[in-house]
Formats: sequence, C-alpha cells, structure tokens
Amino acid sequence: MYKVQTLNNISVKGLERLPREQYEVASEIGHPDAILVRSAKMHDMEIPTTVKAIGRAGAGVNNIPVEVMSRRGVAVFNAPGANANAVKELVLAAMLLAARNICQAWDFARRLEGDDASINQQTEAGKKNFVGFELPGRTLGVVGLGAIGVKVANAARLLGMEVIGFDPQITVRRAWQLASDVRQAHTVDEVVANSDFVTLHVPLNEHTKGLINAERLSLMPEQAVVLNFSRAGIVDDEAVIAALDGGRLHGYMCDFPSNRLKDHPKVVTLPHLGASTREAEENCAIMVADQVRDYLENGNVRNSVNFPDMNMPRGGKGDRLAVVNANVPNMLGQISTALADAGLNIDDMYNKSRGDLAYTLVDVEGKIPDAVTQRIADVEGVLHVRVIE
Ligand SMILES: NC(=O)c1ccc[n+]([C@@H]2O[C@H](COP(=O)([O-])OP(=O)(O)OC[C@H]3O[C@@H](n4cnc5c(N)ncnc54)[C@H](O)[C@@H]3O)[C@@H](O)[C@H]2O)c1
Ligand SMILES: O=C(O)CC[C@@H](O)C(=O)O
Repeated sequence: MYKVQTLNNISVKGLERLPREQYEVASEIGHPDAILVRSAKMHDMEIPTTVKAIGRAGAGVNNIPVEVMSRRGVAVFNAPGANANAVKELVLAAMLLAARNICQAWDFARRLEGDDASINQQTEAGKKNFVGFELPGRTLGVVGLGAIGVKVANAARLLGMEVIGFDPQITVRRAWQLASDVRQAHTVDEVVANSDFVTLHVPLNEHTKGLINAERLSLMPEQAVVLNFSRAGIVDDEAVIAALDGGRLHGYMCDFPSNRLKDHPKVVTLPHLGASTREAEENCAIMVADQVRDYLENGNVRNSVNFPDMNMPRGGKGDRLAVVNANVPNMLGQISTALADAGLNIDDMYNKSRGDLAYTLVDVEGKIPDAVTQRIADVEGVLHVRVIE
C-alpha cells in the first residue's frame, strides 16, 4: 500500500487516479511515500524521510525545496502547461479590466446613492473619469515564452495587438507554437521600452526576483500597464506604487495581494486566481497524480523538475532496482558489480543524468536480497535506492 499526503485541496479527479486498493491518500498521514501539493510552502516543513516523490499540481515549484530534495534523491514533479489556458484567460481579462478602468468604474457605480433619476445624473456626470482605450494597435510585451506566455502572446495577436516577446531559453516546441509575427526582443529592457502592456510569465528565482524594478519602469511608455500573474517578488511593489503615484503607469494588475497593494486605486489584486478553474485544477491533479504513480510503481520519470526523463517498460521476470546517485564516474560499475556478486542477471538497464544527479533503472532476473540493496545504498554518492517488485 502506498501512502500519499495532500497538503492542499487536490482535485478529486486527480486523486481518483490513485486506486484505493493500492493507495491511502490523506492530508494527515504517517510515513508518506509521496506528497501532492499546490501552493503550500514546504521550505520550512520537515519532509519525512519516507518521501520518494513530491508532485506539484501546478507549474511553479518555488514553494518546494527542490535542491534539498535533489540531495536526498527525492523526485519533484510538476504539471507543465496544465493550467496555462486558465492563466491566459485571466491575463486577457486583466488587460481589458485595465484598459477600460472596469474595476474602478464598477466601484464608482456600486457606491452611487439616491433615487434612480439621481443615480442616472451621477452616472452621466461621472463616466468621464473612466474613459479607457482599445487594444488593437497597442503593444503587449511578454517576458517568458513558456506554456502561458506563448498562449497570451498568440491570443493578443488575435485581438489585433502588436506583440513583442523575450525568452532567452525558449524551447523549440514553444517557438513552433508562437505566432510567427511576434517580434523577438533581446533583453527585458527592450520589451519594457516598447510595450503599452507588459505581462510576466517567468518562474520566481534568483534571476527573476525584482525583474520589474524602478529602472525598468522608468523605461516604459507613459501610461503603460504591468500585469503580474506569475509570482509576488518578480515585480518590486514599492517601485510600482511610485510609478503609479507619479503618473507614469496607468495600472498594475496582479494575482498577489499585499497590504501595500490591495487598496491602491490604480492596482487590481486578485487572490491568486490564475489557475483556479475547474478545468485547470483537474488537469493539474490528473497529470501530477499519473506521474507520481508511474514513479512509485515503475520508477519512470515524466515532467520532473530535478530528475531526467526516464521510461523503461515493465516486462522483466524479476525485481526492478531504482538508484538515484550523484553524477560521478563508476557508479554504474559499482551497481552492476553488487548485482553480479549476488548472482543476479541484468535483463535491462537504463541510466540518465541531469546536472549533478543521475538515475538508473535495472531490471534483474529474480528477487534482489536486502543485503544487495544495502550494499548499493552504502556506495558513496548514492542518494536513494529502492526495489520495485
Ligand atoms: N497565477 C497563477 O495561479 C499561476 C498559474 C500558473 C503559473 N504561474 C506562474 O507562472 C510561471 C510560468 O508558468 P508557465 O507554465 O508558463 O511555465 P513555463 O516553464 O512553461 O515557462 C516559463 C518560461 O520562462 C522562461 N524564463 C525563465 N527565466 C526567464 C527570464 N529571466 N527572462 C525571460 N524568460 C525566462 C523559461 O525559459 C520558460 O520558457 C510559473 O513559474 C508560476 O510561477 C502562476
Ligand atoms: O494551485 C494554484 O492554485 C496555483 C498554481 C500556480 O501558482 C502555479 O504555479 O501553477
């Protein structure tokens, strides 16, 4: 029986992928084999030593101590692209909200008092304060052309906007998906200097923290709009407030409220709603549950952020050994010697590395005795070993 701990609400559709005959799933559970999580912060959490895999039902993994987990030989998975459409739709909505001052105008209308004739009179007198602008011909700058950025860029083109994008590590797959008339920028500065709207679709890390700061805001055209549906921290909130108060920025639309932001008249903050659609929650949960299950039951790896992809079909007549180790010479030699010394014949073997970490699957004929597993676990550089029956 595998044990899976959930740290947030994970869609039932995903949890249904873990059959009850084989899986015990609960928010409170001892000795879990895997953890399923959304946005819960795991950096200060004591992660049990029994954990072999963490599945992030979403895209961003900045809430997970990935490097610490790599050193422990724990695989971390996410669900790339599974919530991209949901975020794209919210970004499009936010652009329209900003362009037409909809939130401010709605707030004005809700506060009207008096009889209907008076409300009508106040409406006609007040509406001049909410005059907006239209999207066709305006330029959208997209920083980060991954699953979400490409969808936003393509949708903006269909709305008649010019689009300029920047992503120094765009993948071939995303480049194929991107509308061919999206202009390529070579720096973030080039994006911000040429955009009426700038939208951010990058992970939060040491390179992207404070990506939009006072200097970059000063490069933007007058009355531009910044959209941040990626993470708090990518935009310097104080710098944005100064740019809004100084009249340089028209608006700041974001998914991350704070005391400084939430009541500002030119800021619209939403409560981290980017991925909050039924479809996205189901897609993410299903994808990550399938991946964690395949890892626990077969050792296969799909969409891990720290392990190499690995898919070795089951068909052997005995146990499967899964070894996570430091990517240093002679590990395979020591693994196969330990198996050979125990008289175990290797049916199939697959080894791949990713950065400092290497991962090996070995199918043997027969059962692997505990002493052999222990001998391999004791090899210097081995981070984690398990036998899958
Ligand atoms: N608001 C929400 O609910 C919500 C939902 C989903 C994702 N997100 C956030 O959005 C981020 C992006 O999601 P995604 O699914 O598009 O991820 P993704 O991995 O598909 O795309 C991220 C892209 O950013 C690029 N990138 C990285 N650093 C960059 C930099 N310094 N400059 C320019 N490009 C850079 C990468 O090359 C990659 O193409 C996630 O990491 C997460 O933080 C938020
Ligand atoms: O799970 C959520 O609701 C948010 C997910 C989102 O921030 C992500 O990075 O995918």
